Amino acid sequence: MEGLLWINDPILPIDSMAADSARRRQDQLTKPRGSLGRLEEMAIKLAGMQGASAPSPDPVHILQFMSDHGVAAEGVSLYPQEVTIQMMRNIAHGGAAVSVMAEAIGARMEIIDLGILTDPGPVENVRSERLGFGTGNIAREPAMSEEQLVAAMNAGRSGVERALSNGARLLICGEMGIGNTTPATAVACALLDKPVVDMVGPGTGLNAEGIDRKRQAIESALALHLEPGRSTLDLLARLGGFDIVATTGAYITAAQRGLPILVDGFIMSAAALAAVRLQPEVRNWMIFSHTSAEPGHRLMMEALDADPYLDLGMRLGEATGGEALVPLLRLACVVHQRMATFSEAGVTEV
Ligand SMILES: O=C(O)c1ccc[n+]([C@@H]2O[C@H](COP(=O)([O-])O)[C@@H](O)[C@H]2O)c1
Ligand SMILES: Cc1cc2nc[nH]c2cc1C
Repeated sequence: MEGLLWINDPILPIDSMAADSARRRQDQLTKPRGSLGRLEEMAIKLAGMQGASAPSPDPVHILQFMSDHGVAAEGVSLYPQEVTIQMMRNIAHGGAAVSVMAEAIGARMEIIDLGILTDPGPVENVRSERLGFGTGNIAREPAMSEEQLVAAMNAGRSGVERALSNGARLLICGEMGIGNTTPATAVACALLDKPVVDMVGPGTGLNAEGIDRKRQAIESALALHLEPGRSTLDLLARLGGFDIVATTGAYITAAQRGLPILVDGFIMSAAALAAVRLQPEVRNWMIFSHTSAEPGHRLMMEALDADPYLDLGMRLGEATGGEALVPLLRLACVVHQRMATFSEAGVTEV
């Protein structure tokens, strides 16, 4: 697709020498081998991705994508669509979970309006890259045009480029947009060839009746848009959202530029599936923060061969799962760097 030729540019390899040397160092530190469990793995993974003997998640950069989803008209969310713009202001003013956590962990966050329902005009701390007034209702029409798809992918790409120019060493993409668990579920079902009943869930808190309505909307979307031979990009344009598509572009770009990716919850994992489908080696650049309480997330993780670090019953989105893992990544890296080795400390090694 013209304007997206960069998707096929090579993905950087992981520095396996740096990862091997980090693994050897872990085995020389004053602890029974493997006893720090997956904290060891975190440091080794980051060392391989960063090609560094002193890996670090810092600076952490969050791209927070805001958008609306036409399929909300099918009654697929517990909350009304106006919550998206209200939460955008809340995030920008520092009152949302993502904002409080970003401040607490010292992460830089860029909030990007990709096309919420109403144009809010200039909002302090929000970058406007509006691609429309929400997407089309996927149960009845494609989510977006080819032009919008290209622009959304490129918005993700340029977000990563800005992150890199600010010195980012870890990327977290987040989202907020009422209704977006529906396109995320639709994209996952299409890419994984899973029945909707296995993937659909309550999102913001639907009851059984609401989940059934959501299942029907997704089944209508799949019946309308799923045809043999459709490309991943075509499926994204038909079933996705501006947030999911921008994140797909961001993930591929990060892997091309060597920037480690911390994948957040359900919606961001749908983007991860799409990015890995388009460029399988992007998977090497991904760390998975947590298992979302949205039930279908486990199927997505299985398909990505991912074993997320946290399982806290989180289902907020907004990059908050990624943020929650950052302190542990920091601890893992500090331990890796500062612990004494057996020989340094004069401790008997076996
Ligand atoms: O990322 C997740 O794991 C997650 C799971 C359920 C809901 N959400 C958030 O809730 C909103 C979507 O839920 P819904 O029910 O409106 O589709 C959206 O703003 C997401 O950030 C996020
Ligand atoms: C209040 C609220 C905040 C959110 N943040 C992400 N999704 C959300 C959905 C709602 C309803």
